[in-house]
Amino acid sequence: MQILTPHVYWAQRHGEIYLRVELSDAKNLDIRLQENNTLQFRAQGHGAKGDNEYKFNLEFLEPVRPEIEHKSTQRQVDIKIKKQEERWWDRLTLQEKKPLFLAPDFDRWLDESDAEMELQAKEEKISKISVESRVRKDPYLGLKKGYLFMYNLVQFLGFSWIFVNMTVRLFILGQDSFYDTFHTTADMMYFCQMMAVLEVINPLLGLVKTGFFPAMIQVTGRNVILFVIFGSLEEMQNKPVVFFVFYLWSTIEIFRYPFYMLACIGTDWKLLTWLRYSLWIPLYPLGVVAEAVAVIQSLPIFDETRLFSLPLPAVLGHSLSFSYTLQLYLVIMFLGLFINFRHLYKQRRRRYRSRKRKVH
Ligand SMILES: CCCCCCCCCCCCC/C=C/C(=O)SCCNC(=O)CCNC(=O)[C@H](O)C(C)(C)COP(=O)(O)OP(=O)(O)OC[C@H]1O[C@@H](n2cnc3c(N)ncnc32)[C@H](O)[C@@H]1OP(=O)(O)O
Repeated sequence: MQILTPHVYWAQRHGEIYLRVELSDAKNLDIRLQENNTLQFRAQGHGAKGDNEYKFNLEFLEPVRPEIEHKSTQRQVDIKIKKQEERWWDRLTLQEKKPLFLAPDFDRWLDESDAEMELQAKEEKISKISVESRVRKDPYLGLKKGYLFMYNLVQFLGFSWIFVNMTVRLFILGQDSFYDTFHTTADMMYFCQMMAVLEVINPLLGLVKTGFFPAMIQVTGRNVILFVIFGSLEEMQNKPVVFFVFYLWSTIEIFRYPFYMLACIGTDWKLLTWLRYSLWIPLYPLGVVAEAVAVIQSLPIFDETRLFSLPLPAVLGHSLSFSYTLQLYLVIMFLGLFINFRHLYKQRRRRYRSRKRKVH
């Protein structure tokens, strides 16, 4: 009996190799992995050259696992081999020149990005099932969602009121509106920012997946500006910087809270999601710069009024001005900006995982 080579078709996924050997009614199959990472195939069957013994060897590009699954049908032999490491191969064999008997299996063929998408879809399906099973177990889920929805709604209404009020006043009064932003909107801002303390408590109670520290930095950072700089210094209250700080805060929040509201009812509006995960890129640095300006403007006022100054023993002088604490705070502010910027960048990437298409 002559020994011949069958036609072999191949395709891959990140973790597996699929081979289809064109051999019908194959018998006496001998498929094994040799020590040099070479698959040895030998069988009798009906191939391109009729009934014969067919064999081939394939030395793989990268290590594969020794367990080989195979199934012989009336039409073909299907072989599945697991890769040692889950990664995309540039080709099947170690030798660069493709053996003549080997060709892509276009029924199974996917390029890397399509295979990634397939993998991701599988992972998403699994995580959805696990979330659903967890969800079913939580008897207070409705209550939690209801509370979060109401919280987000109240914040949305509060910040919308501030935003609309400031915008209308800006259109009617122009730059003059800058000077009394505080007197017209501070009460609502106090209310919203006091409520925002719940954003630090919510992750602690496990109600949302937000990190505790980013929320803490955000809420503390804003409340220092609102209550300590603007709230306690009347001299600051009619400065234009109040306008910029309040406008930047409210611009992001009129998108962030409705995004959360939709998340509570399991809905996603693409444009809103994009705005939630993109607007912070210009707004956050601008917000921190506006806050830094407010802090810097307040330094001479604290020096003059001695408000919150720390009494010192007579030998060390009269008292330590609060402006020193604020100068230290200025440094912490930019550190806080860095931490939250990184956090928001990660959240954005999590949402929009980029997939590079590679050509083979
Ligand atoms: C230790 C303290 C030190 C203090 C030091 C202070 C230093 C201060 C320096 C910094 C100063 C900052 C001052 C602020 C300035 C400004 O705000 S400028 C204007 C622009 N600002 C922004 O863009 C920031 C807006 N804020 C935020 O985005 C958040 O507050 C955040 C905490 C910074 C990040 O949000 P996070 O919740 O982590 O991300 P998300 O992806 O949105 O949410 C994660 C998941 O959780 C769900 N979720 C979160 N909250 C809710 C909610 N209220 N209701 C329902 N669901 C919620 C959300 O849906 C996500 O779920 P999944 O989609 O399923 O993942």
